[in-house]
Amino acid sequence: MSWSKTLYNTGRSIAIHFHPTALSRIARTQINDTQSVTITVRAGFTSAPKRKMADKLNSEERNGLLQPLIQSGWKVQSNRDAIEKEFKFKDFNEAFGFMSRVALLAEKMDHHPEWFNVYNKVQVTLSSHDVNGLSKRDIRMATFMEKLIN
Ligand SMILES: C[C@H](O)[C@H](O)[C@H]1CNC2=NC(N)=NC(=O)C2=N1
Repeated sequence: MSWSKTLYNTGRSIAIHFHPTALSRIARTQINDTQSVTITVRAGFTSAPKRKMADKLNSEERNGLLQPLIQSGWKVQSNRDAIEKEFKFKDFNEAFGFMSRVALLAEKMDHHPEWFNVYNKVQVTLSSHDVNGLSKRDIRMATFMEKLIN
């Protein structure tokens, strides 16, 4: 029986309890006064999902995924596993509009660019600090920036 079936078929109150240690979530469905069902879902709520070293681009991904960005003017830094590009806009308003849109994605991804803005220019460096190098998150963010300006 799926969750939603359980919820809709009973038409009774449903309580979801979070265990204090947040190790498990217990949903208790009161079907009637004499019958109850307890479902335990183990979903590892103890901490935010950990990003692994495996997240770092391997050489295959590096060749494939970086290629289109290099074509668009991104450069791999010589002293660091990071990519950079300078964006130039008509004026500050355009530059800041771009930064605002990127900022919304950055918050959603919990992945933030290093950047520097003067008037109509935005210098961007992308790298994943937790893996000390480039990850797919940087590819996604750079690709999003390209979509915004194109
Ligand atoms: C605590 C928080 O999840 C981390 O500090 C996030 C925030 N933004 C981030 N941004 C980038 N570029 N790399 C990270 O490793 C990173 N980690």
